[in-house]
Amino acid sequence: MTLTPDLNQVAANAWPAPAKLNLMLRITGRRANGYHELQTVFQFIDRCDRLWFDVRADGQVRRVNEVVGVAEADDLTVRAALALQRATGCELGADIRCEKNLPMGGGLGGGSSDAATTLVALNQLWNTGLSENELATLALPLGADVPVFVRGRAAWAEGVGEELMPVDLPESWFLVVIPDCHVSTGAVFAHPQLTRNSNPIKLTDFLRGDITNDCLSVVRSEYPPVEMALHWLEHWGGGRLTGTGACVFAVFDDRELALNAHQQLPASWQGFVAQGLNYSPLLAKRDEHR
Ligand SMILES: C[C@](O)(CO)[C@H](O)COP(=O)(O)OP(=O)(O)OC[C@H]1O[C@@H](n2ccc(N)nc2=O)[C@H](O)[C@@H]1O
Ligand SMILES: Nc1ncnc2c1ncn2[C@@H]1O[C@H](COP(=O)(O)OP(=O)(O)OP(=O)(O)O)[C@@H](O)[C@H]1O
Repeated sequence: MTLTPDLNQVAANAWPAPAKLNLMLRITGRRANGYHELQTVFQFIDRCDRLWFDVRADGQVRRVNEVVGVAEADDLTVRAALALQRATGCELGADIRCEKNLPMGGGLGGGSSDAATTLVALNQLWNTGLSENELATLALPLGADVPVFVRGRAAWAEGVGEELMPVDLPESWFLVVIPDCHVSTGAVFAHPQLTRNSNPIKLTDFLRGDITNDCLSVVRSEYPPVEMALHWLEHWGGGRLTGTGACVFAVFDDRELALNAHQQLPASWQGFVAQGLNYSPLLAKRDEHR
């Protein structure tokens, strides 16, 4: 499709907020504050929300479009912008527009990614000059997944997801299936039957094929649409859960195979094909502004 010049301009001004997949997830303990110690592997995919920022001189931070189910004051983009203002004393504000392409409560980290893109974009547009480490520190209280999106590198993660070691993984193709339900991350972590005492593994164990997700058994028993999607993905080598779900995915060596599987998805189901990325597209956008 050829874009008109105006639409090209809109696209060029957009800041990407990619989704992530958790390629495995082990829960190895629980902290005194109730948060769980994890081991996980994050990889980005080329499916993104898009955000636009207009700097305001009056210091106000506003979300200028409707996001169904998310009040403006609760929106992670607004909360991220306010956190950056507070941390830096910046007197500028912003109008934020967010095009949501990623399902909410899907385990794809859309809200977290929107928050990270806001931190990185406004740090450039407001000239607040925070380092990547400072932005990652600001990111964690917004959500356990926000730091990896700020750093923009596929990673082996420990702690609650903030101890990140960059990794280079095959940039495979994925069919992501979006079951017709929302999974609450808090509810899964609070579930009495959740496995919380897995023994820690090493990156090499994951690379040799240990791809367990400890949330899987709770989520598949509590959410029948997730169980149905996993059952269907058995035709395609088996499905995995990302984060606490609800999305599940299968891995393919090339795009054609993934597209072929997508075509056979039952008509009433939703899903998409995407490629794994070791570098978030947010990094390239940030570097255009340096
Ligand atoms: C499951 C993952 O998506 C894996 O990447 C993340 O660990 C969850 O990250 P997130 O969606 O940013 O989650 P947060 O908004 O920080 O946490 C939501 C709720 O899940 C629980 N929670 C979350 C992360 C964690 N390591 N332990 C927890 O127990 C807490 O009750 C928390 O109140
Ligand atoms: N900009 C935003 N986009 C999406 N959700 C937002 C946003 N701001 C706040 N939220 C809230 O965050 C919740 C989680 O959204 P998100 O899309 O990150 O879930 P998720 O994909 O399950 O994430 P994770 O894998 O990190 O648990 C939503 O249900 C919503 O209430």
